[in-house]
Amino acid sequence: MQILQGDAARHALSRNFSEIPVPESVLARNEQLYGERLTPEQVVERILADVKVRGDEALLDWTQKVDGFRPTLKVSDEDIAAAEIDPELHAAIRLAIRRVTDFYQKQPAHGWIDHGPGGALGQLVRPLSRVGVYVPGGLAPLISTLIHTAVPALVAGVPEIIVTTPPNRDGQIHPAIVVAARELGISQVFRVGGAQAIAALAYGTESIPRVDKVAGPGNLFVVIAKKLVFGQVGIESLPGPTETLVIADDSASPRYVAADLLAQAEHLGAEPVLVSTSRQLLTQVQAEIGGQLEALPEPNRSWARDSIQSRMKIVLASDLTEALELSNLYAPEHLCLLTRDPWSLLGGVRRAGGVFVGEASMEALGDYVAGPSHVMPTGGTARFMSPVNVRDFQTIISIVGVNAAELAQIGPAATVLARAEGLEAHARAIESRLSEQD
Ligand SMILES: NC(=O)c1ccc[n+]([C@@H]2O[C@H](COP(=O)([O-])OP(=O)(O)OC[C@H]3O[C@@H](n4cnc5c(N)ncnc54)[C@H](O)[C@@H]3O)[C@@H](O)[C@H]2O)c1
Ligand SMILES: N[C@H](CO)Cc1c[nH]c[nH+]1
Ligand SMILES: [Zn+2]
Repeated sequence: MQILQGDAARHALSRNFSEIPVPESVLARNEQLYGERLTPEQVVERILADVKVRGDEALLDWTQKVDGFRPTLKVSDEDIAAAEIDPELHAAIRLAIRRVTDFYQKQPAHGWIDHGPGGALGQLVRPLSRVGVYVPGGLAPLISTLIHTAVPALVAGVPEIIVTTPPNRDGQIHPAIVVAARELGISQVFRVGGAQAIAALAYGTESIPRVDKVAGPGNLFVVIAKKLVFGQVGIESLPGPTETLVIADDSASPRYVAADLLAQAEHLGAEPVLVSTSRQLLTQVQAEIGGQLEALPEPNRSWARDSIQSRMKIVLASDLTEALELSNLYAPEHLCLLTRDPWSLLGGVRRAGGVFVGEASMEALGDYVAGPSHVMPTGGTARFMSPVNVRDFQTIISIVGVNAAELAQIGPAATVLARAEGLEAHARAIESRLSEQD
């Protein structure tokens, strides 16, 4: 694989925000499904328009066309109550819920009201009323993603959460997703995925209630649908196909670096990036990836191979300062620091969804039980977006409660600004109270 350096590396790691790259395999599948090479955006526009008008019928038709079956949309209360899984998996789900909850309970998320001599000013914080959580399930049933999206919403105080996730080939949702929902106290779970699920949450259908905000990651169809429904509903961010940038120096273990890159490469459409100050390490990691890839079972091997062959980037940096500069330019979802002194690099990190510091903090651990939500901004959106967190599920209401004495002090300046804007009624509204005080 080509080793990039300097300007070539900078160019390869710069993002083009005007268009989301569409893999050839997606266009080929669209040709099969729709008889023409529609872009995902064209497909999503059709789906959104159809679900808006035809509701549940459109959900079922699109699921039939894309996923190959017509599911019963709602998981019944009986099915939620009866879902059973292996006790070890059940315990792991409980541990993940506990650790993610503990993490978000530490996030400052309260309002404030400052009562001073001039009256009161402040910010009220209120939870959203109803939130939709999308749980990806096209290739892998992402049980953990339900936990990592719903827990911050629950900590924020959201009283109603609606979950949608694509069912598997039998038209069923993985029982562990149902058990996780039950553990979280969520009773509304729907068997529908892709853009049609996002449309249902945004517009509402006969079965699926319209929500205030849609959260959760997904493939290109999900990401584009969230982008297009924004405004009709809120969205937390645009977490799409995952990406991991590893910064490694000559002290790093090639085995660990390869393992961390492959762990994320096995997500569909993932982009693995390795930046190292050691040419020798780059060579060793490539050899390791080859060996570890062959040892993976199918279909994971094919998914990972596609990410490695189609999107992996390998960069030789002159020093760790340049490595960080390239990482900040790329703004990765995950930044993994596998260097001699990883904590010393933290001060130079400007843009990333999450930073994984040192050998024991591999990103795969963060996917499950470390604590912070694994739902993080991708595609370079870490420049302006954050991982899912409590604030995503709250609104802030500003409070103005100044008293008459304060009004007398600051009112005249407001009338000056109002008249400078040509807004006479504004100025008179203020003056009407000022004159009463004379
Ligand atoms: N950034 C994050 O925080 C984060 C977290 C978890 C997962 N992810 C990403 O989520 C993604 C999950 O993808 P997935 O595909 O496995 O599951 P998914 O649930 O996101 O998408 C599957 C659905 O996409 C729709 N779809 C697929 N092909 C289509 C087509 N040609 N036309 C119309 N609709 C189509 C179908 O309805 C299908 O049910 C991965 O890329 C993974 O990296 C990201
Ligand atoms: N690494 C993915 C994107 O952050 C999330 C995930 C869920 N399950 C396993 N991994
Ligand atoms: Zn993962």
